[in-house]
Amino acid sequence: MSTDTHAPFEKKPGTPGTPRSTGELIRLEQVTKRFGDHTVLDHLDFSVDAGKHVTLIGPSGSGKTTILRLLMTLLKPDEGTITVDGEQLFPASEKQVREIRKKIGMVFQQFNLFPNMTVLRNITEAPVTVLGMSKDAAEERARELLEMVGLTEHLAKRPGQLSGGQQQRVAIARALAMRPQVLLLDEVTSALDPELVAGVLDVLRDIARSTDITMLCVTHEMNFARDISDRVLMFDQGRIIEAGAPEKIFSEPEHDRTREFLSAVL
Ligand SMILES: Nc1ncnc2c1ncn2[C@@H]1O[C@H](COP(=O)(O)OP(=O)(O)OP(=O)(O)O)[C@@H](O)[C@H]1O
Repeated sequence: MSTDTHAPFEKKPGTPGTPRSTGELIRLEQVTKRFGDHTVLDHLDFSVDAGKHVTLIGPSGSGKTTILRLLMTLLKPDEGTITVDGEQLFPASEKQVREIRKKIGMVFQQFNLFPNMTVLRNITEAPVTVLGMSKDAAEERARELLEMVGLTEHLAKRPGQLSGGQQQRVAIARALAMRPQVLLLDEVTSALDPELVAGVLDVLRDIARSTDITMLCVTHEMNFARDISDRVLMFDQGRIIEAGAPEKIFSEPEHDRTREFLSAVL
């Protein structure tokens, strides 16, 4: 075990800390997901390398959130294989799934905080109960994370006493407290009042810039996607129709559907 258990997340490579995986962290091969006779993901292939930030864009209903839900094992694929850090997710024993899930943090559109716990306890709960971290170490890490998301002075409050943007920043800190290798972000600003969106995105930009965490992000915030992404995947009807660096996708899209989508949202 690393001696650096207090670090809230890993800095860019070169900073001492828990060894992180390198190379490919997530791989989907020929993944198909159907709901009834509706094929939502259609023989999908893609991979995400450790430390990279990949953003999924595309029209509503094209299957983006379904991918994140598969990775969280909230859904099972009908066909194909999904591996995280070299471990196959389906089939896997409950114990294997628990171990893989520890590597994955997720932030949802809804914040899903525990309403009766303080902000601090929301962040320390899982590290103590799931990772077996001492309460003191978990609190120290939570305080560092709260500083990072700009909420130090709110640590004793209940979520209901915070704005939606503040609650979402707590949810981000809570996900990072488990020190996941990959952060899944599912339209994390969609439920927020417009004036609260920028604060949350700034926190995520900072995390993307200053840590080595891998990010897989579903967003309708195209400027944010352009800023943080190493690679953008354009989805349509359960398939990736175009993929590339953000400069290419946003400035010189090749596919008509990408052009149509971007002209509607930009
Ligand atoms: N549990 C479910 N049962 C039946 N259909 C579902 C279920 N979950 C998702 N779907 C359908 O699968 C399709 C893809 O949904 P998904 O949420 O992955 O799309 P999305 O690209 O993330 O869309 P959005 O941008 O609107 O969130 C949609 O047509 C949706 O209605």
